[in-house]
Amino acid sequence: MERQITVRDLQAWYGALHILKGISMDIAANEATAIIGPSGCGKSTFIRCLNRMHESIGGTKVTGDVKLGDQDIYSLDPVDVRRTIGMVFQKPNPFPTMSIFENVAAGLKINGIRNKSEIQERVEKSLRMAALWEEVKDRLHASGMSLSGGQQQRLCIARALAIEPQVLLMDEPASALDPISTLRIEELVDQLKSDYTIVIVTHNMQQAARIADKTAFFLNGELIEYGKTTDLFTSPQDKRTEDYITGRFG
Ligand SMILES: Nc1ncnc2c1ncn2[C@@H]1O[C@H](COP(=O)(O)OP(=O)(O)OP(=O)(O)O)[C@@H](O)[C@H]1O
Repeated sequence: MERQITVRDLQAWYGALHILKGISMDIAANEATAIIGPSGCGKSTFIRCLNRMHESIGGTKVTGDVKLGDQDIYSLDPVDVRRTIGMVFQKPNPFPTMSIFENVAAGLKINGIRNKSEIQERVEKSLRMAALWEEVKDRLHASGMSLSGGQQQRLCIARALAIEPQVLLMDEPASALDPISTLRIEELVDQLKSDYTIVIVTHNMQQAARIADKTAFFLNGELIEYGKTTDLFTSPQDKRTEDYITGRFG
């Protein structure tokens, strides 16, 4: 399956606020790509344009092209796009009234999967992929909210994986977590990238350096520099990238 993402001259607005000012980049399949940059530079807006979530807010506008393989995602049904391109948010957001099992099964039911044994199989598979199964297999019917923050985030990752997306967008998925839970999420990204295209927004440059194959540096809605993570951190080509990664601003 073709999972490369091609972005060309992507521009986005909130009302009159011009947030993304012409982003073009190719995001490779089976890699983790990090988006870094100072607060407010448009990182979240960018990944929200990759699965058409940006337009779900009133008063917003998007122009340019985003393709998954050779399909223009802006010509497809947005609901299908969000099914194929899943997202995990900064704050773990399990469905509060649902059990661990139901949280993962929820997306399957919405997608019309009713067969009980298939649901059970896919819930287990997703929890295993999210490295959570061993911790929850004996309490699948406990509330999702009874889990720790790090477990809740892995539950949200399992929920996203259950509907078998091709791409996983992660918006600062570990920023609300303790160091051990953060490490688990990072290990998970490393495992998942063999099966998915992963785009991860992070404030944490060490995290980008640890987990991303490629890194993109955004500033004021523009893509300043994009390349192999090791190159970007060891020999940045643009003075602004250098200033940012050496902590001179941001
Ligand atoms: N719902 C909204 N309505 C209006 N403006 C918004 C909205 N969400 C974000 N913005 C503005 O868009 C700009 C880009 O925000 P965005 O969240 O994409 O940045 P970011 O780089 O992800 O920032 P952070 O690292 O702080 O999360 C900011 O100036 C922000 O104030």
